[in-house]
Amino acid sequence: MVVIQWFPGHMSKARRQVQENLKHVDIVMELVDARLPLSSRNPMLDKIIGNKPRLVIINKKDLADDLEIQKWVHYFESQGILAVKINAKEQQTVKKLTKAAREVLAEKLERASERGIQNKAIRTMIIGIPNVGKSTLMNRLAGKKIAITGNRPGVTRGQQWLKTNEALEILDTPGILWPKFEDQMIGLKLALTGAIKDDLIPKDEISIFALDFFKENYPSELKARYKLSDHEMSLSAVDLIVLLTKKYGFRDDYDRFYELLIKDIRDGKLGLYTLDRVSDLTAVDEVSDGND
Ligand SMILES: Nc1nc2c(ncn2[C@@H]2O[C@H](COP(=O)(O)OP(=O)(O)OP(=O)(O)O)[C@@H](O)[C@H]2O)c(=O)[nH]1
Repeated sequence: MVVIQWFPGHMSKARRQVQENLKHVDIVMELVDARLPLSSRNPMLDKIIGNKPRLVIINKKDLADDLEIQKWVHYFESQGILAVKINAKEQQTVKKLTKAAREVLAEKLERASERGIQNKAIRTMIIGIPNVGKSTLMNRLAGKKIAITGNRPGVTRGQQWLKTNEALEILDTPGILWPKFEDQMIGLKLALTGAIKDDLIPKDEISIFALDFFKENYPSELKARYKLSDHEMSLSAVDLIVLLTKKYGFRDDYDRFYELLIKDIRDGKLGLYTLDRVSDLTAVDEVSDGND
């Protein structure tokens, strides 16, 4: 496994910007990937947002295993966090998120109306790791295409509010926090879904992980896609790679098979899947904090 760098300088800048913006919002929308509801979170977020109301949005549900996502919704619920699953490209997302944000803020909104304060629009900001769908969601919520720059280094400008057609306003600058992948398993999962750059983790390691994972969790999809016999299914991941590279006529060009396998999985050719499993939580548990 290669050593992956964690950029503390960028991270603390991102953190400062998120904290600054936090003052202006009623609720934070934390966007995670439905294939990685835990690994696509930044563990520092808890500390950054403190007790600010939060909604977890499990995005890309159309690519993930619904049964597993449901377990994650319950998991978040057990942590006192409301989580909703969405496909950021869908129209009904606007209604769904407005309703969920209202639910999280119900008590606060009730108190305001008791005091005769008119229900103002709920102000929110979207936070998530790169590629999790922040821009797609913001475009959907705003109902139009907008240029979103995020908190990348060097980008500073005044905030603007994007109005949805519902009672929700979104800060036009999403918070981008990097995933934390010092943990090998998290790195492999992020790499397999394409959440991190392709050259960060060797493709052979990603492929071995992927074959082992699908053999254990989605064997029939793997068997069907590569037309494997029962005997072939019992081979080790490395032996399967050798076999399939030959089967595809790639001779001993294993890289070609790695690319094919990874692309197949990203394109959903092995079906809908979720790499983080609630059942593994005792081992993973809450990813430890302490990075700054
Ligand atoms: N299938 C599917 N694809 C999605 C969904 N949401 C976003 N995407 C795709 O995911 C990719 C990344 O989406 P973006 O909206 O650019 O993600 P981002 O978080 O803004 O990414 P950065 O700008 O890198 O921070 C794009 O190819 C989107 O089309 C979804 O719900 N389902």
